[in-house]
Amino acid sequence: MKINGTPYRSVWVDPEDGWSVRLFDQTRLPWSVDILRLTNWEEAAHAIRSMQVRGAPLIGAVAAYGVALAMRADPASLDQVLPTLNATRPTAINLRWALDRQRAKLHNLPVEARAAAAYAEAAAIADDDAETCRRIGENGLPLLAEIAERKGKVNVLTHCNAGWLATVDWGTALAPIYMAHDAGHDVHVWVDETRPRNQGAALTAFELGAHGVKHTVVADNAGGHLMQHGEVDICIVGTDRVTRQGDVANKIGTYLKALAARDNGIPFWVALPHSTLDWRVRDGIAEIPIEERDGVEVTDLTGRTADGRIETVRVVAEGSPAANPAFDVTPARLVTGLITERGRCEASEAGLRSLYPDVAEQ
Ligand SMILES: CSC[C@H]1O[C@H](OP(=O)(O)O)[C@H](O)[C@@H]1O
Repeated sequence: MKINGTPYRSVWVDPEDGWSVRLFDQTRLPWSVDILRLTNWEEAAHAIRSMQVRGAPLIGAVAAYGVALAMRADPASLDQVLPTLNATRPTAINLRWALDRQRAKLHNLPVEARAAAAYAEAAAIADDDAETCRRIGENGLPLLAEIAERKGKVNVLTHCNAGWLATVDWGTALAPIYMAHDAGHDVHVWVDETRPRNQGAALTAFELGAHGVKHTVVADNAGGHLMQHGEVDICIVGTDRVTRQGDVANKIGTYLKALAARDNGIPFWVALPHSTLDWRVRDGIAEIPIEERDGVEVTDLTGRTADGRIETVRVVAEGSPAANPAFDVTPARLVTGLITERGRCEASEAGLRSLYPDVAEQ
């Protein structure tokens, strides 16, 4: 996608040296477009853990490049690096998926062949993700086009950031929105700010603004009211893990939006690539590990002052503790359907098997 007219992916190998890894520091967006240069796998692990890079497919791709950096430095370190990278964040299954691909590619290779193979596999993962997300856009587009053609415009509500900054390119939930906009449909997006990290207010709004898509940032708690008053035609969100029965782990607050959508008869769609499917898990609420992040992300808020300084302030009474579960699980019964690179299906094992017969048997 483009920033100031220049096309970018969200992660890439530096063309100057052919081995260091470049990516946007998403903790600095939207106030500053800072491009980081990773030179070792520990920096990749830190980038994921600190959420300099975030988004399920993107953290998988960055972890894959982290393995490549590790193999360049010490090709005998594979068994040490894989579990450490996998432990950087527990909920998004894409991390395990990408690291499993690197393990399968590398573990039987002679150590002298591992670096080149790891870079090639990381590039393949990145290319796969970009193309997969483009197809998700194509498969989600008809949902928006039908409403826009019937009503003259379409109002979409989305939660968190599932745009190109959460993937290698295009995004998942935002891909159909970009395609509908580019096709000339009158699209407007309600952007949940998405406390406490404000991925919506900071990242989704930044992306949509850069692409010229009409949008309005709203408090997380406004969504139900908008739905009650006919302001939302459809909800589309991303996900960090979908179970074999169609339960959906996503950013905290997603479940509440799904409840409000169901209560108001509004379609609630979830967009995902194959790398976000976890066939080993059936009951998402019981089995998906939910990341508990530091409470300081709730008590403190970072923003830009009137004179342009980036400052962090405390917004919670001194001495009050804060809890910070980073994800929740929306049961399949509240999901209208899944938008994937292979088409759309109901959020159920039968629906997923219809699109992924190969994955189901693994
Ligand atoms: C396209 S998946 C994006 C998914 O990941 C986000 O979580 P985080 O920002 O903490 O990495 C959020 O759950 C998004 O829906």
